[in-house]
Amino acid sequence: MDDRSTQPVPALKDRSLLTDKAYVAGRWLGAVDDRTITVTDPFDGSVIARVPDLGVEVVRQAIDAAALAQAEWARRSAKERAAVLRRWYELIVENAEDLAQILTAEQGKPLGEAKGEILSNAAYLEWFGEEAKRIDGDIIPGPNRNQRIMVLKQPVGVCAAITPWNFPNGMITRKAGPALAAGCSMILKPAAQTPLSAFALAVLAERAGVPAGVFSVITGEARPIGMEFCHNPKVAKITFTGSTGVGRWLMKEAADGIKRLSLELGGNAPFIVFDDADIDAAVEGAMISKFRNAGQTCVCANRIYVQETVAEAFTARLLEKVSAITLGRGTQAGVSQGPLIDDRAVAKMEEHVSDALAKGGRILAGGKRSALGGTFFEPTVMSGITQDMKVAKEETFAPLAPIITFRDEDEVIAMANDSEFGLASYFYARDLGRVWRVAEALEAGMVGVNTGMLANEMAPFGGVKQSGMGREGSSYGIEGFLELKYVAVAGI
Ligand SMILES: NC(=O)C1=CN([C@@H]2O[C@H](COP(=O)(O)OP(=O)(O)OC[C@H]3O[C@@H](n4cnc5c(N)ncnc54)[C@H](O)[C@@H]3O)[C@@H](O)[C@H]2O)C=CC1
Ligand SMILES: O=C(O)[C@H](O)CS(=O)(=O)O
Repeated sequence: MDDRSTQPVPALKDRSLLTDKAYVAGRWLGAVDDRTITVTDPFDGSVIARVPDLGVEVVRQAIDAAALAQAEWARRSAKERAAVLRRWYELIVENAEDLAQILTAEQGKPLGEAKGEILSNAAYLEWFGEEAKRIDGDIIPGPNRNQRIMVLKQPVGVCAAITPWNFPNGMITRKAGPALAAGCSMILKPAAQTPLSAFALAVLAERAGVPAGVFSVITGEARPIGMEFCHNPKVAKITFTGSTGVGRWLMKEAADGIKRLSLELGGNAPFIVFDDADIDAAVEGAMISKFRNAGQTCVCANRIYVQETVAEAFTARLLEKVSAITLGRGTQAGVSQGPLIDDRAVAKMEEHVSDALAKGGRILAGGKRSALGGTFFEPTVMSGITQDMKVAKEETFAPLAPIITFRDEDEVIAMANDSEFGLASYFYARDLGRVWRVAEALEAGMVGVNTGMLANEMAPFGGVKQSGMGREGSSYGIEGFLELKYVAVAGI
């Protein structure tokens, strides 16, 4: 059952969370000269808000305020910073229902997924608040009896964050957590498609006691803001989640000032099912990894490799699960797939399907736009996929499950690693030797063994090759917001 019933902008318990104002240095800013950016509901293209299209002058004001506020914020004790982050976390959890309604209204994902994103990523605030108290240095024996070596860890300073539309809430707390825990301040530019979630988080940050200037949210044209982030000498670090193309542009522009960079970029995850896998578990993992957020995640299974001897059984069970996916508005009960974010996303999906068909691929399920219209696309499974097809070379970022069969380990490792990307990878197997061999051989920052879900606040999330640099989550995740200072103490 696919549902196209219409619904007004959600009724919230706390209407003050839904604001169309940017948050700059503790002040709520409306549009200037009526310059705005329109926010639409991807379900039907209806306008849900107009947010300020702020110019570079305001960005500079936010950066100046962030620099001033950061000095005082860093002087606070780790326990004080931890308490504020903990409170922000608690407020997000208390308001998760409303935050999910706002998120689904602007991004389209089912409410359950929205709430899951919010809660699982709020945990980064809790986790890094605790990590603030563990930012230890070192005392190292000196080169002679009269000297000692000290190593201090200090915050890098003002951080600029740029986040994508596919996780409009989670990608923000995942960055703000370690940054503020380390004693940094942050100016955030959210995606133009999904700013309301960012504003709502700022409302709660203010309530939690995050000082004015420590966390600002600005909306406006991406490139000029990006240029200001990259060239303003007060910005010490840029943390970005989004496409590899934009990540590459940021690296080039930030090179002039030798900015610190954390980049979570595109992926092309292989998902491998070996003949000794638990097939039911592999199907469950493929459903999560492929179809979460309508396939619009950087860690989605982009290529599904199945060993020849189990291909028929795996494919049959996958098709059963895919047939149960229900498309519709994310706020409707029972809906498990929302619309794609925009027409560009639909066009890329159609391009990958048609290219695969032209090169010998076969459609087993879906394969066309949904009867719901708009940017809805049927969840699609294809077989007969080969490495030369676009779907194997490029990130689809849509609900397309391409099945490629293989004979043995060596063949599938070579195919899996044949990509410039290296973010997530997955495989299902139960032989201990195979688990070690394949986990070590895959060229990826993350390997899911018998699981299709990787992200949590305790794990180092990130990629290799052209999928980025740095890690988010785990105790590794705070290092990118700290600088080491070596202090040589002599005359002892
Ligand atoms: N690694 C990851 O976690 C993610 C990767 N992606 C990748 O991004 C692509 C689609 O997502 P999009 O949001 O369209 O990616 P995108 O890279 O175009 O946009 C991401 C963010 O960067 C901003 N941006 C774009 N150009 C900019 C510039 N010149 N200066 C400053 N900011 C700029 C956008 O406004 C948005 O806030 C997909 O190919 C996907 O692979 C998207 C989301 C997450
Ligand atoms: O940006 C993304 O796609 C997310 O990082 C995916 S996850 O971390 O929520 O799995």
